[in-house]
Amino acid sequence: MPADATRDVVNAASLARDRSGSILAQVPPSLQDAFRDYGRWYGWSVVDAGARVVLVVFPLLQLAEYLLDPSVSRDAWMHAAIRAPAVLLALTLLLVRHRGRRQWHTRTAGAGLALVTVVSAWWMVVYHFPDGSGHLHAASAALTIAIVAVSVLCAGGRHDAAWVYVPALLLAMALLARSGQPLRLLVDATLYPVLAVAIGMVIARMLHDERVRTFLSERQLEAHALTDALTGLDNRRALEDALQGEHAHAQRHAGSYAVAMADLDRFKRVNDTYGHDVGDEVLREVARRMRAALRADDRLGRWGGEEFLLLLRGANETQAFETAEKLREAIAGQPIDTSAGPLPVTVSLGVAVLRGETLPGRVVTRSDQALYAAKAAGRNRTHVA
Ligand SMILES: Nc1nc2c(ncn2[C@@H]2O[C@H](COP(=O)(O)OP(=O)(O)OP(=O)(O)O)[C@@H](O)[C@H]2O)c(=O)[nH]1
Repeated sequence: MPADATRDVVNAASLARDRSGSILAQVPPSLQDAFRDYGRWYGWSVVDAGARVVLVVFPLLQLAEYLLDPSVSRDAWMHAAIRAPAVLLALTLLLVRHRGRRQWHTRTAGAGLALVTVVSAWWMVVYHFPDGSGHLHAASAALTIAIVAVSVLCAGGRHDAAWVYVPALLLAMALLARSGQPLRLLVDATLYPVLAVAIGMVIARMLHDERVRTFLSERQLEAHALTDALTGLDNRRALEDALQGEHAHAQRHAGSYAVAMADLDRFKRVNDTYGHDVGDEVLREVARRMRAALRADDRLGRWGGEEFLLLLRGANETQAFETAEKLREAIAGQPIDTSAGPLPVTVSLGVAVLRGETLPGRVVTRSDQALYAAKAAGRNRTHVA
């Protein structure tokens, strides 16, 4: 995860706790692409659940009707015809998903499933309205509509739901009104499906909030696992991952990269004289100054203790040396303000550029050797391996 996205995750979570006591249902801009991907995956799993419900409920209703009245009447055929499109679409969606064809658009899948389900549910109500049993079918349709409402809302949101449910409702009401039955029966037949959509919307809203919360807390755990708690920079694990990535990239593209290892000079004295807390203040300020001196895409992290590692994509020796010197000057140029007063602090740096090594660890070892040469030569300087 890029450093600014990491900060956004941590900030979003703490901000949310400050304001509402729970994680804010809002995703920071730097994470919105990742959230959209996550949403597509999540939407698919809800559409999958909706499809399973249709696949179980509709055939079961058909079977129950047959068991109650085994004479295969015109109604039975009509019911089968009304339910078939939803069952076929649900089956197709499940097959597509289980064959791993994820390229199906989640919103289209959700809206398509909701549309065929809601049309068949209303069709059943309209079909039976004249014989006075429309309200019974409306009640059984309501359950399916509620569950599929959840899937369309999770996959596409309120906008898609309005396009699926409102025209179907208006058309069904117009057809029911034309039948000339009393208003009481009209209300009876439409009440449950309308309530079902309302319930579906509430459940979908809860699932949406839950999705944001889960996404943010997963990113937060990831961010914590890769961030140094004291300085807020990348930790060693994040740096090792970045080094592996950079090394692979350089090998694929016949490119290069440079590593600079920076180590505070005589830092033990700061700890011994002023205490560990003042030492920590120094480390934090050193990290802040170094980060501020670098470009956004330069990678800087805490390698361990009082050692920092800088990773520069595509840099040659001269460029890496100049950047390392910029860091050294940013520290040595001005004493660091601490609770024990201003302390002069310096760093030594060792620079190494990729020289055909097969492992990134070897480049780091050479930068370490250059660092020890800089220390041996008197500290507060940069050496190139
Ligand atoms: N305050 C603080 N000190 C740390 C931390 N991690 C490592 N140190 C200290 O860093 C110091 C490193 O000391 P040394 O390795 O002897 O090196 P140095 O005193 O900086 O001397 P040279 O590297 O030779 O210039 C030790 O005192 C460690 O305790 C930390 O997180 N906080």
